[in-house]
Amino acid sequence: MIEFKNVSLVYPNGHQGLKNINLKINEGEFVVVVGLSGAGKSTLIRSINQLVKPTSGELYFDGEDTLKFNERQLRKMRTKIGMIFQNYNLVRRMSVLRNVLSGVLGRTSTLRSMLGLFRQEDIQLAMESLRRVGIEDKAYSRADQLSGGQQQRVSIARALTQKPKLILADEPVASLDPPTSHQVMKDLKRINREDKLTIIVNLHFIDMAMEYADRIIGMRAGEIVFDGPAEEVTEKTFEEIYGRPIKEDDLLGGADS
Ligand SMILES: Nc1ncnc2c1ncn2[C@@H]1O[C@H](COP(=O)(O)OP(=O)(O)OP(=O)(O)O)[C@@H](O)[C@H]1O
Repeated sequence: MIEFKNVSLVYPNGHQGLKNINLKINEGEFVVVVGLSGAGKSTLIRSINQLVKPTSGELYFDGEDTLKFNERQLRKMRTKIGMIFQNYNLVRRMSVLRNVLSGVLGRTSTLRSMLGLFRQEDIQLAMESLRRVGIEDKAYSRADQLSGGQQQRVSIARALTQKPKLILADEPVASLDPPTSHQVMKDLKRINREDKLTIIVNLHFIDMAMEYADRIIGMRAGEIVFDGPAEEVTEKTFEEIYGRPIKEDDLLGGADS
């Protein structure tokens, strides 16, 4: 469903964020991207929905080269891609339900959304999405009254309400404590399994990557230096990806299984 062909990205200051990436991601995969800070994980993920735009190569989403898209085509593509950020990106003063309903904006007219007139079926879908991440009882709370883990679940519910073909999660657990991080990763994994939804997650803890990934992509200095099934990954693989021995800080800990 996604294919990078010789994709490079040079930032305006001349820094090369991606170097000649060749990568295929198939429908239904749960892929974890790992690498040291600055390795290019966010750049890789964000180039898929063009929050950052590659400067050369071809990048296919469902068979179309998205680097040739105009604004309208880009907007349409983004409605099919749910995005989860480290800092949740919720509208803090709005209710949880209203935040989740912003996931349907791609399918709702501007007037309806300005007036807050959502269709009954969309409200049901939003409530169902909240139920799937275990926080339907929070629907009418203000977003900023929730804990970090609950806010991240709201952002997962918002992504689900988009009815996406793909979810990109950029360091979704970096602000959470170990038990909550495991819960959020379990939610993502369950959704991947139940909906056969393709999910790509950036993580910097190697134990989390090994526990949840089907496939691990290792990045260093803008290049893919490892790509393989999680079962094949050992400490040595990580040492090669990181270019140094593994340290305790590279592990989140708190594995509950
Ligand atoms: N807008 C930008 N302009 C210039 N350089 C940038 C820009 N955004 C990122 N970079 C640089 O590109 C490199 C890759 O950044 P990226 O955020 O993709 O790394 P990362 O692996 O996700 O690391 P982290 O976990 O720290 O976010 C880094 O050296 C970063 O400083």
